[in-house]
Amino acid sequence: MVQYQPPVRSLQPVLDIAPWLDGTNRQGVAREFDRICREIGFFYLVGHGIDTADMRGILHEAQRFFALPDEVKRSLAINASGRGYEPLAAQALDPDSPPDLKESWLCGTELAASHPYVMAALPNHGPNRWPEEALLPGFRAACERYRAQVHALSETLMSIFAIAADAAEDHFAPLFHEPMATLRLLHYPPQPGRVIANQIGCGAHTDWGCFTLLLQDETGGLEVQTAHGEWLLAEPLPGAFVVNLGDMMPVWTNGAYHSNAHRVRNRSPERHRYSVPFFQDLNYYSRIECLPAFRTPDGPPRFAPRTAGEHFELMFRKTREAALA
Ligand SMILES: O=C(O)CCC(=O)C(=O)O
Ligand SMILES: [Fe+2]
Repeated sequence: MVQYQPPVRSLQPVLDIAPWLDGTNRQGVAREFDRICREIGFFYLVGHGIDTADMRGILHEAQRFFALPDEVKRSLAINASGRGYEPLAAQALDPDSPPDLKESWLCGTELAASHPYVMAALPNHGPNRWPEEALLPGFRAACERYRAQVHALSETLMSIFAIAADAAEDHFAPLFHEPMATLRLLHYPPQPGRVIANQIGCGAHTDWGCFTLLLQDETGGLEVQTAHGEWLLAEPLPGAFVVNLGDMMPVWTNGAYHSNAHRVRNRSPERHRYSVPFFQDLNYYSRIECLPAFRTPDGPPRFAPRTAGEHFELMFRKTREAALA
């Protein structure tokens, strides 16, 4: 269990990818990306081309969703493929801490029941659990539109990473065929004064995939742990995403890039916090191992190769079982 102590310093790095998107300085963006990721696997992303109205729009959809009556939300309970609604305290992202004070709704690529991955009951593949259109008009369209935008942005980040790793820009594309990418809406109610010792909005954890593109509202409360163990506040920066690297990145880079632990505590006594992470992950069967550019001549890679699916299943089970314990 990580004992909660509020941080004193703030997260700093900002990556501006406008010179990548307009093609004026792709090498420069890749170099800056590499420099930041070797220091900390968390940064603010600006110049990303997604309209602030769309960013505000999806946070508004999150507010609308969580304002639905409890029985409606519970009727959309998370299914075997990991899609749908989870009430407060359904997950313990730090398995040694009390369950998280957040409610959440997850959706991913819509796959038909006849799809081979769904037939094989692979976790995180299958139909989504949308609320009735009449209950929340426009919600589904807004989520699908936003998911497509952040998905495209996550592909840009993979291309930047490929150039930073001395590979071809589309090097990773084959690993992302039918990816396990997931969009999550989150709601953290104001944290009551008295909760179980060390219970916070979202316990300390790392993310399990490649990149997470996180959109947070102005409430604040996200905290990031550096490789040296210090906790930093990742304060909301208007118009920016917070990007963090997931567990696949240290495997690819032999630990040169970090997958930092992070957590959330809504410290406001009256404000509700909403956030919308998009977890970019690979195809279930994609195998990850140390990239040639990051191999050291004097020893084996520090992390065992694994498939994205193996890692996802392990982490999914660990964090949900802990909440039931
Ligand atoms: O709500 C946030 O700011 C972060 C959420 C998060 O870290 C997660 O869902 O993995
Ligand atoms: Fe996370």
